[in-house]
Amino acid sequence: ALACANASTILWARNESLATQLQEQRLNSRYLPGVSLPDTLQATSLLNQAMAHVCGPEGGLIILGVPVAGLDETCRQVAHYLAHCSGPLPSVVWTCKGFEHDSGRLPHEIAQAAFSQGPVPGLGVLSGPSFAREVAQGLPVALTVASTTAAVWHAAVQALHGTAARIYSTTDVVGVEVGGALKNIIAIACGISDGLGLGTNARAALITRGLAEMQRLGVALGGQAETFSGLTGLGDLVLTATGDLSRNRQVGLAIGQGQTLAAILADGKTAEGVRCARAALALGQRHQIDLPITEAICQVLFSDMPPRDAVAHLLARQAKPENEPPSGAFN
Ligand SMILES: NC(=O)c1ccc[n+]([C@@H]2O[C@H](COP(=O)([O-])OP(=O)(O)OC[C@H]3O[C@@H](n4cnc5c(N)ncnc54)[C@H](O)[C@@H]3O)[C@@H](O)[C@H]2O)c1
Ligand SMILES: O=P(O)(O)OC[C@H](O)CO
Repeated sequence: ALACANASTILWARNESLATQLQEQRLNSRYLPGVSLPDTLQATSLLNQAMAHVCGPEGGLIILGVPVAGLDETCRQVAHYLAHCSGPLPSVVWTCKGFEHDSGRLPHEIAQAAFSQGPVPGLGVLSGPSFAREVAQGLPVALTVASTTAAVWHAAVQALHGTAARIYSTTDVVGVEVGGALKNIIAIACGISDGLGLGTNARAALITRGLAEMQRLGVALGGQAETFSGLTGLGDLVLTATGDLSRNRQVGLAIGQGQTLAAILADGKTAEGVRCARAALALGQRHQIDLPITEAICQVLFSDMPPRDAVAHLLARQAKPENEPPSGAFN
């Protein structure tokens, strides 16, 4: 999308043969089959070459499009080259959505730690409802960049805003990141529900109560309540829970149709909701936040609970007011 908008763009792929295919054939057969890439896009497997592109006198924007599991390592590699930048430091944003599976860290906590030893660039997260395939096709998309550094908003808006993309900004990094992490888990739940044939009422209930779950956890972790009704909360939740391009929804659909998790994940596709559901539940327990849908998903994914038992368990929970009581976080 950047290269189509005539921004000078270089894509770093760690896999050399993929970088060669991108550069020479203008194709990405593994990740975006059928999409023809613009001639203006450069590609390389050499990070020093990509970093030279954004370390010149004009600075630039680095978008880290790796899963949460690769963010720490990727930030540390980038940090190494930033130390040799001759121009202004480029801004760094990431697209990943999830919690680190063992520590429960949010992406901004991973990035801050990884960049703490050298020059610290402006950091932020780019999130919102955005299937990569549709973005690559040039279809309209609205995203939010969250950062406490205004230079990061400006860099993201300058590079991405206009033509097909509309870019909003916020300082609520935690709210944006928790929305991105939780929507993947709820999308698995909606996929399971649809795979079981439980109907559109059930799906709407899961989306709505999933949003309540997301907001409870997000506010407890320091996010702002209103962020969860925005693009990176409700917007991305609706997309991922209902759009069949979602890999998280696809995992749920396959489980609902009787496949095992091991068989579903054998294709190697990234489904961040699977990777971070246990970390989300642990965070909820640590902050005394009730996450019943996340808990049900963990039972189905990791404890062999039959999906229909999980549904029965959710329905049998004690009746309660729909909205949070003002004082109690735990209900
Ligand atoms: N694909 C989408 O539609 C989309 C849209 C918005 C946000 N996201 C989020 O962005 C993140 C990346 O998603 P994706 O679909 O591009 O993932 P992906 O699994 O397709 O991987 C993207 C790239 O990261 C590389 N990578 C994977 N693990 C790595 C590691 N440990 N170190 C370095 N590189 C690594 C892969 O080789 C690949 O080139 C995820 O958290 C996802 O939730 C994805
Ligand atoms: O394919 P998914 O489920 O990882 O979703 C992709 C994006 O996060 C949608 O905004």
